[in-house]
Amino acid sequence: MKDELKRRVYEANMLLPKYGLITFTWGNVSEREGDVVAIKPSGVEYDALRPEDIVLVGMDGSILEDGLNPSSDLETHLELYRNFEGVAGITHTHSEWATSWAQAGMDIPAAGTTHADYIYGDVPCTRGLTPGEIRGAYELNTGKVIVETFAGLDPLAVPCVLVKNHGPFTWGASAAESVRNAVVLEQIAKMAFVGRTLQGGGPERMPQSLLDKHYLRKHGKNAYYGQKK
Ligand SMILES: O=C(CO)[C@@H](O)[C@H](O)COP(=O)(O)O
Repeated sequence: MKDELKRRVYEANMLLPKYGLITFTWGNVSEREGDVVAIKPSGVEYDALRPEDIVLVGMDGSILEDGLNPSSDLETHLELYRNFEGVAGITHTHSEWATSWAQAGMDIPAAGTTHADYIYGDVPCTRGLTPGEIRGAYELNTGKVIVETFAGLDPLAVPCVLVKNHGPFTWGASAAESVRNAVVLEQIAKMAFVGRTLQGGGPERMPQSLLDKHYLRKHGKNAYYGQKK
């Protein structure tokens, strides 16, 4: 079980450089299986990463095996696993376009069908962390601010967030799906920026009917439209 989980998480992490989502050791991917979370080790270059380097931790953050240290973002991943039912994979990157919107503290408007095929509504940006939250358990507080941002939103319908002054986190039913959502987020972040430039301030949001049609067609009639269950 653990070797298969480690291999899945290793392969998902290796998709980040493949899709150009990271530079150096930035970013990390994890996957939850029951009460065990497998996550990228901290500070390891992707071209040096091996499946056996993936770190196994409990949901309380305890390290389950001797080896490397888990990603410094572990507590953010764990807080999302604790609060977002149905999420079993999480990706964090510093991908250029999504991180630029996060640094600007701006939501990415749902402006086109590419967005609507994967994300039901705007991509929210969190508030900035307070000085106390920054001085304290920064990574845990980052997770708490993300959960706070999703009050009234269904994280299964909006599988991504921008953390202000930091960068994107995406999630899904597996590590691989969370990476796919990170690729989508980076693409729509770029297209939304270009659209805003072309429109001189836009992009305008797409019609709700078109957002419904595209999201519903891809996710089925039982899709929850951005509202908590
Ligand atoms: O967001 C950050 C640092 O700002 C981290 O995600 C690093 O980019 C990667 O840290 P490790 O996973 O290697 O600890």
